[in-house]
Amino acid sequence: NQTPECYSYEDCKATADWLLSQTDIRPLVGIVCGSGLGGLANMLKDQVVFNYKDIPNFPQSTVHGHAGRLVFGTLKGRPCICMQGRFHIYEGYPLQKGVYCVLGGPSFETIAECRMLHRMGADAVGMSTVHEAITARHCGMRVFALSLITNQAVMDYESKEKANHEEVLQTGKDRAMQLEQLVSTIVIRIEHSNNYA
Ligand SMILES: O=P(O)(O)O[C@H]1O[C@H](CO)[C@@H](O)[C@H]1O
Ligand SMILES: Nc1nc2[nH]cnc2c(=O)[nH]1
Repeated sequence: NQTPECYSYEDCKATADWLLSQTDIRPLVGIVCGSGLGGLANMLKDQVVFNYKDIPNFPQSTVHGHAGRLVFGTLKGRPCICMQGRFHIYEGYPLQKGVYCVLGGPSFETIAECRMLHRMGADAVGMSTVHEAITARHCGMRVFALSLITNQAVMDYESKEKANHEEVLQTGKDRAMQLEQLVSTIVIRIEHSNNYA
């Protein structure tokens, strides 16, 4: 069995760009259909269907009863996308999540600290965000936190790399447009869902 890969941002973008080029449908809602529930996708009208195996950088369904198809279409007139088949950790797929660990800063972690945090289950380390989230929750706000991963933690004593603020600023610059797009889209959707609450 081939071990499923972790997909990079560039891989996911290539997948998204490919899908966007294959259909004009721009889904408002995404539905992940589990065992026995793939029939929901058959309710979609004006379907555009892709087998997972034909989508670049896409995992494959291995579970009995999961068709392994991505179905675009409309449900009650609203553009939707259904995954006929999902992916599980038990299939060997890594969780697409990360544990963000916060330290006080302002210094970056030593190699020993990075190794320790990694062993403890941390995937990313920062010196902000958590404090803000805790304070905001304390004030009763709903919180959506977003962190740009700007640099690789240095784990190897032989490495010549060192975490540094210049790299952090450069990655921030490189991703600024995407972040601006993402955050403004999220803001629009928050207003939209509040209007309909
Ligand atoms: O400045 P922010 O956006 O918090 O981002 C990060 O950049 C600095 C480290 O390079 C730290 O301040 C860290 O929190
Ligand atoms: N603690 C910590 N915060 C960061 N913020 C941006 N990069 C880093 C990093 O490598 N470590």
